[in-house]
Amino acid sequence: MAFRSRREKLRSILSGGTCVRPGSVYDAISIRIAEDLGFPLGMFGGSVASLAVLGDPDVTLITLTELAEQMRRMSRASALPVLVDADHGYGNALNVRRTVQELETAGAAGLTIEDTLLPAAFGEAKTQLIPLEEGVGKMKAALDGRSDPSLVIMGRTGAASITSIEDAIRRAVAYEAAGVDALFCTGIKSRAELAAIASATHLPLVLGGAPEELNATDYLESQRVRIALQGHAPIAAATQAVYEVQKALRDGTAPKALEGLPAAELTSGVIREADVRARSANFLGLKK
Ligand SMILES: O=C([O-])CC(=O)C(=O)O
Ligand SMILES: [Mg+2]
Repeated sequence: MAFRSRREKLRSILSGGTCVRPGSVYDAISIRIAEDLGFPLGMFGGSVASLAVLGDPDVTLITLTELAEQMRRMSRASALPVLVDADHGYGNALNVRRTVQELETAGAAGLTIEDTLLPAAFGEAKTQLIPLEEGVGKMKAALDGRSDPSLVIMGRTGAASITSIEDAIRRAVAYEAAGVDALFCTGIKSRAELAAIASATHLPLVLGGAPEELNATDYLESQRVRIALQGHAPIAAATQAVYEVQKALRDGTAPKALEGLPAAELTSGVIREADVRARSANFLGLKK
């Protein structure tokens, strides 16, 4: 299978002894830049998917089809392994199974399924969780939906900051027992909380946003954290760059006088110009 080596790279990160920081990717350009800079892994967050595809905040308006299509575009553009935030799996456990099938064929190296109640319930300002039993059903359905056994399925819970650390541990233990490949925890607030989850479980851990005291890579490694996210600054920086250039043009700056444009080599690398030239020579009878 064409995507297997990407999945095996993610598996070797999870089974290794180091903690990696993935590049935040959301489209064909951002994944190629992350790959060229040497990131070992891309993280495709639900928030950046919503932003890149819809221009919307992270409120679960994006559809599975849109998410999978964006993943497919990235898989075509780059061989960088990508971990996809598949939110709640776009419905109940049966939808979760379908979500896994779609993201597998779209080339994801791994995906996370979380136990958050999504979309948000009527009249509820605070994030809620689905019952643990329903979460376990979703993890089992996710595993059942995979046809390439190398696809990585992660169970994710944000219980630490929604209910309690004890609930987060119960959920992590139950998802581990259901057979997921790794546990993705968000909302962990301290070293004590991380140590409690690490000692109650055996699987590799992945951390979402974490406070200052959880930044030291060697400490994270000692607690089996193999992937630690570092937010989604690239799409924020891209928004600022587009704003600056459009504003300058609107204000009358001549296109040649614009600041902040990429050097020719950067663009030529992103568009894989050398490859396209070689193909044009081989297939279109053009000069290299
Ligand atoms: O997965 C991540 O990077 C964090 C998250 O939930 C999102 O950005 O939607
Ligand atoms: Mg998300």
